[in-house]
Amino acid sequence: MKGQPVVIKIGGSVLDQLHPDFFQECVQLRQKGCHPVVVHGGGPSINRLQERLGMKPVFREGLRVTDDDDLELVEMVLAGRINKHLVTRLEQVGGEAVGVSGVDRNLIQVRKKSPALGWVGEVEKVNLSFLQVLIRQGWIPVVASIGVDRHGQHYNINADTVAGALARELKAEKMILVTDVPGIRTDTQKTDTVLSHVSVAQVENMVKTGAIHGGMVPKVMAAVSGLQASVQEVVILDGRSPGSLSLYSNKEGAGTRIGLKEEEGYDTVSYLST
Ligand SMILES: Nc1ncnc2c1ncn2[C@@H]1O[C@H](COP(=O)(O)OP(=O)(O)O)[C@@H](O)[C@H]1O
Ligand SMILES: CC(=O)N[C@@H](CCC(=O)OP(=O)(O)O)C(=O)O
Repeated sequence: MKGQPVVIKIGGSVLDQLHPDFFQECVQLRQKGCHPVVVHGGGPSINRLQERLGMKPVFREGLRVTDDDDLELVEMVLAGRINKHLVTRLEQVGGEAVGVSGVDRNLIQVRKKSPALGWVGEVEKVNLSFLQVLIRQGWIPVVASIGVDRHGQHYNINADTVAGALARELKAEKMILVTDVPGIRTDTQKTDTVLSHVSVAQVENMVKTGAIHGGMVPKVMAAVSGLQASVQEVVILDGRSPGSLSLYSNKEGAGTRIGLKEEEGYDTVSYLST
């Protein structure tokens, strides 16, 4: 396949606040010879719907405890409303987008992660050839983080985890995690302490000390698992900023880059304007 696949994960936190040029920049990656593969979350929208229906979102270690009723909402929100919204936004700027969930063509095959979490899946296998068919057509796959097991049961999967799994399978060199903060902060109480580069060892340490917590944990875990395979660089960046996607490749200040080796990581704190 000509051109490098680039996995771009759009977090639910930023979906309503994406910069107006974001989708155009996604499509422009195609013109630069890359193949964007979009994965999306939607945690806050699921929370809102649960609350409207009098249900209480429950999380364990950052993952939503998902019973039958929760799964129904998760699928409606992720594979329905949000997936189709993103397809429309890409189509409006000339991207030929195809929305799928991990259930379509058994794209993401899973097993149950743990009984305590209910219908939360752990990725076992990815139907790479299906994804490649879409990419070869020049289409932009937009993937909702729902998986399926061998018995046909559907599961909820963390979207960062799905992005990591697809990046590994596609042998992508780059994975971009788009969220609502400018990158990894050394101190989440302060807004001006964003790391420009960080190594795997450093992020692992920050998770241990609690400097990285909540929704940032699955992101850095997905980054580490991608980097241990083919991925050479993971960038966590702010989807609210102008030019976030087009700037990431060559500009300081466009988010936090996570690199595998110590020598590729720097402990410099850059005081980015936020
Ligand atoms: N060290 C950190 N640096 C930046 N953000 C952090 C850090 N630790 C925790 N966070 C939190 O992680 C959040 C991003 O995760 P999440 O809300 O799940 O986003 P998304 O929906 O984009 O996946 C940030 O808004 C922030 O509150
Ligand atoms: C198992 C699990 O927790 N799944 C997530 C899937 C959506 C997601 O990951 O959304 P964000 O990217 O906005 O966090 C959830 O139910 O919220």
